[in-house]
Amino acid sequence: MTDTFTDWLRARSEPDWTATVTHPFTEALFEGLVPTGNMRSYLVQDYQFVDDFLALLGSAVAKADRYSSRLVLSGAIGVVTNEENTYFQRAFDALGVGESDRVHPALDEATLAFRELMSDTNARGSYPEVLAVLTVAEWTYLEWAMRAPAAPPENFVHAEWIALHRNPDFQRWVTWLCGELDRVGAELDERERARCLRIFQQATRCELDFFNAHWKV
Ligand SMILES: Cc1ncc(C[n+]2csc(CCO)c2C)c(N)n1
Repeated sequence: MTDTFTDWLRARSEPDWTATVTHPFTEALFEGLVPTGNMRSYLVQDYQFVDDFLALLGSAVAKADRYSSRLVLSGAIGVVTNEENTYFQRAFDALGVGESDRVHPALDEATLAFRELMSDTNARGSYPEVLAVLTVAEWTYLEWAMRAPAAPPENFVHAEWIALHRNPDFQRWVTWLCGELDRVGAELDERERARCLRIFQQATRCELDFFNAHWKV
């Protein structure tokens, strides 16, 4: 087998993987055509998702098997807490999102399911399992964003959400994550690999459900 571990995980997560990275929500985003209500509910829920994601990154820092990995993972925490946070605040201002929806919105089912997967993996998962969830979250986002046409939509809420996920720094981070999961994946026995696959598939399903939840046509 010449495939890497991550290629194998991704291939075994079809058809959900392709359905996620080609989702109609993303196609509409490219044209600036996501209706305001959908964009608002998506970003309000996603802000809560990012909170859980940050906790999972912290878990990866704690569980990593080497200092050089902890350094890269800590760098990613800095990106989420700085650049992403200012985007959300500016987008919430533009979309008229009130204080309570920024701080403690009612979570919808797809957000809760993702939260449960992340907190279970945080509490009980191994380093490779934590990486599997992080990798799905970041790799799917890189893949849909790379499909965007060169010309950005006019509205900054749409344009910056694409730009956050299709820039060289983000690409390098995703390449590192995949390489890291390949590295630690090579040490796993068959049972551990199967557990990683199950988590990778669950996370991919969560990504698809998350887009679906905000794309009711
Ligand atoms: C449902 C959902 N899945 C994945 C991401 C991607 N993502 C999560 S945190 C973060 C910043 C870390 O570099 C990025 C890009 C998202 N926003 N929402």
